[in-house]
Amino acid sequence: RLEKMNHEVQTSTTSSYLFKMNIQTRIFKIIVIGDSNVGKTCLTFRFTGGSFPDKTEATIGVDFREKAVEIEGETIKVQVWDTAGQERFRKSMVEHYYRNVHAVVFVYDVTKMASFRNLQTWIEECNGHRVSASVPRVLVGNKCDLVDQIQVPSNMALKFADSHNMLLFETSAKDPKESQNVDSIFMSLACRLKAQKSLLYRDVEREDGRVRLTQGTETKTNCPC
Ligand SMILES: Nc1nc2c(ncn2[C@@H]2O[C@H](COP(=O)(O)OP(=O)(O)OP(=O)(O)O)[C@@H](O)[C@H]2O)c(=O)[nH]1
Ligand SMILES: [Mg+2]
Repeated sequence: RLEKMNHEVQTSTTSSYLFKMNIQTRIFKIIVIGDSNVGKTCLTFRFTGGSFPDKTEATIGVDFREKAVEIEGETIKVQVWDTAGQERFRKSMVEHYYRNVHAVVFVYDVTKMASFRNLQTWIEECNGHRVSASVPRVLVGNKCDLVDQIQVPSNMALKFADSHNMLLFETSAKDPKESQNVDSIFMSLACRLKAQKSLLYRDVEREDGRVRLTQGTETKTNCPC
């Protein structure tokens, strides 16, 4: 796609084309990882579709969902990779999950201690796939609406999150009152990524009458999140 755009720009002499290139949409790839049944599909659906799905089935391989968000006047495409928790449905896909990932969301179910204990394994898998330490990671405890079934105390989750340098979000994909909290999981990551560096070609320079694309590394600090 970039090659095609490059060609278009090279054959164009109008300044409007340059303007278009400068505002091309950047894409942030965020993967959602965790045990089967913790609510990864419901969380990603809540963020991208704005509602709780009536019915879900175990994810096979990966489902992609996208949402365009605006941060400081820039439209950014958040591409959410909703991965399968069941080993048999993820085996052949694992390499693809971690390739060029920009951020990782680890999910556990607050009503199921085993899903919290298994986080260590998910983190090890992530580290084993050469995901850089600079890739932001967050921890999400889901199903907080089931208040009388909670097994994972907040202070335990917070301690774990702190020890792995992650932010903790306790939320519910089901409870509509929590929808803003679900949005903030992905928005806070998008803000951090935008502030970190340009993740896609963004600067256009003219050189000898031709247009050259360069990868920017500019840092911004005035993020609203
Ligand atoms: N009460 C409650 N139930 C939820 C919540 N989120 C998901 N569920 C339910 O939990 C079950 C599993 O949800 P999914 O989103 O399919 O789980 P998953 O993590 O994607 O599972 P895999 O695709 O197998 O990895 C479904 O029956 C959902 O309705 C929540 O916040 N609260
Ligand atoms: Mg799923």
